[in-house]
Amino acid sequence: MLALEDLAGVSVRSSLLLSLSVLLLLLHLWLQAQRRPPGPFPWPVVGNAPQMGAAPHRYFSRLARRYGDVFQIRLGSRAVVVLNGDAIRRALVQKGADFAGRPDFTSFRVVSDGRSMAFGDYGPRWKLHRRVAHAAVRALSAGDARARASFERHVLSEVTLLLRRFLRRTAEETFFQPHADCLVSTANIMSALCFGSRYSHDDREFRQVVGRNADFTRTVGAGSIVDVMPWLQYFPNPIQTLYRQFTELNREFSGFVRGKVAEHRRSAAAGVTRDMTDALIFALDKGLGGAAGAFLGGEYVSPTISDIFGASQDTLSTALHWIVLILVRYPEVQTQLRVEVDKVVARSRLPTIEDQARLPYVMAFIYEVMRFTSFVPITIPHSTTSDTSIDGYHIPKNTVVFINQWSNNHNPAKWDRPEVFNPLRFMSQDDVLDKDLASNVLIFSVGKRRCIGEDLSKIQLFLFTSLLVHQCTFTADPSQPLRLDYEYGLTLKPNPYRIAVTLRDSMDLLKEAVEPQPRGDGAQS
Ligand code: HEM
Repeated sequence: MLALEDLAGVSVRSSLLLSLSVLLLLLHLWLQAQRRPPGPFPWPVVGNAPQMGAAPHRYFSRLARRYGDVFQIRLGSRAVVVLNGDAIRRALVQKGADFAGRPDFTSFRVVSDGRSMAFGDYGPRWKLHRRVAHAAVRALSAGDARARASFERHVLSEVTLLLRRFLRRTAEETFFQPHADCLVSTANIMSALCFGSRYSHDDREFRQVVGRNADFTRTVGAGSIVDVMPWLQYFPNPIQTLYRQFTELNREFSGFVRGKVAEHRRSAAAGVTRDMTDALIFALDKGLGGAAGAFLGGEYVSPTISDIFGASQDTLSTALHWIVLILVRYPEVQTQLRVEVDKVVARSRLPTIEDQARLPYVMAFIYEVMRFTSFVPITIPHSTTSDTSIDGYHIPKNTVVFINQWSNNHNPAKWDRPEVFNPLRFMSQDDVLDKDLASNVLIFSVGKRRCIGEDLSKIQLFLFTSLLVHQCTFTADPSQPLRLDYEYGLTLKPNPYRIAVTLRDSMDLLKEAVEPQPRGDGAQS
């Protein structure tokens, strides 16, 4: 039997043990909450910026192999969490709202004087803004059969002009660089959808406005130095010059768009929606309310159309530029595309949107171009909207988050020999497009910030590819080795290359389909 004092001793020991266990549990929970993602040693002042080099997405993928899919670096004064591989979907889909913010970067506030939806922070007004922008894009492109038919006509007109230009340049120069023509061509399609007008390829103002988009994406891409070392703006240095150019090109672009919106307000007729600008004027000029007191008025028309026009140009022209490069770099793939298109589309007609389901290899080619090049390697930077966690790591509110799409598209655990260009990886044995595998390609992002132009882009790239291989043949300049290297920014742009273009039959089908009548300089309705 236990003596009284023994009993007292046991109970003191038990309470001590219990208190200790509670303390340890609390300590464990606290440590868990403080558990930050691992990462490389940051240098004073600059952090890890110098290590990123010319291809940050590749540097991040190397770090992911060492530290795992979630790691942290320091860029100047900011801690940046980088998400790779499958952690991207776990964060952006499963904890969508927590990771849907945008950082308070200086450059982001410059875009549309802080009224941009694409660069604006998450919240009730952003949700309303995104809904309005998405509705306008859908209504004027892929929303219903009428919108699709009108969109298809715009693409057809531009492919015709582009091909004419390619043929003329081949006749004059034998081999030429297609970059500027791809840019004007894709910008013209979006200009037709946004403003109801197209431009001659020689129009200087238009070439200047769309040409400077590349400078824009250089500054807002992940790893832009001015945003993480804001003090660089205050004394003369190359970053300050870049930042001044950035503000200047934003002013120029906003001026161009505001001019278009003003013209539309003057000529708008009630009940007639000519283009996306009209759709936005009708939706916003009378004021639009949303949840939690959110409100958008007419002053948001120009920023919204700027988001749509701006986000589409650089991405779609870069996609087309890569497609042409890959057609000449892999001539056997170009032949295979032609074989499939010829089997389905007779020489007496042109490919249409309806042919898409019967041209799985064309779609497999487009998915492989997107996967292989991953030409938007890292999305627009995100930030956390509240204290949150991912894979057991604590991430405080307002942390900058980079989404490395490239790491997903080049993950050897997911893709067989990811560094090899092979559209057949998306084809099942019975020659059908493997849609499940295609949905693993990450280029339009996922979750709340997923691109609103995805459907439009896929249709446009399908039409460009099938029309071009149906109508002409691309060859590379044999005097210059074809490389697949690029310049880094929000989009990866192929370095210059030269091609020749020859017609397979005649331009008759295209001419009959559109009969475009380009004027000299200036907009054409
Ligand atoms: C191949 C073409 C395109 C690609 C690869 C692409 C890719 C992307 C990516 C990666 C983002 C950032 C998502 C994020 O931050 O997580 C984005 C955002 C956006 N894209 Fe696209 N895009 C393309 C074409 C377009 C087009 C044609 C439009 C307009 C019709 C468009 C409009 C936008 C807008 C407005 C945003 C901002 C969305 C937001 O912040 O909520 N994009 N896009």
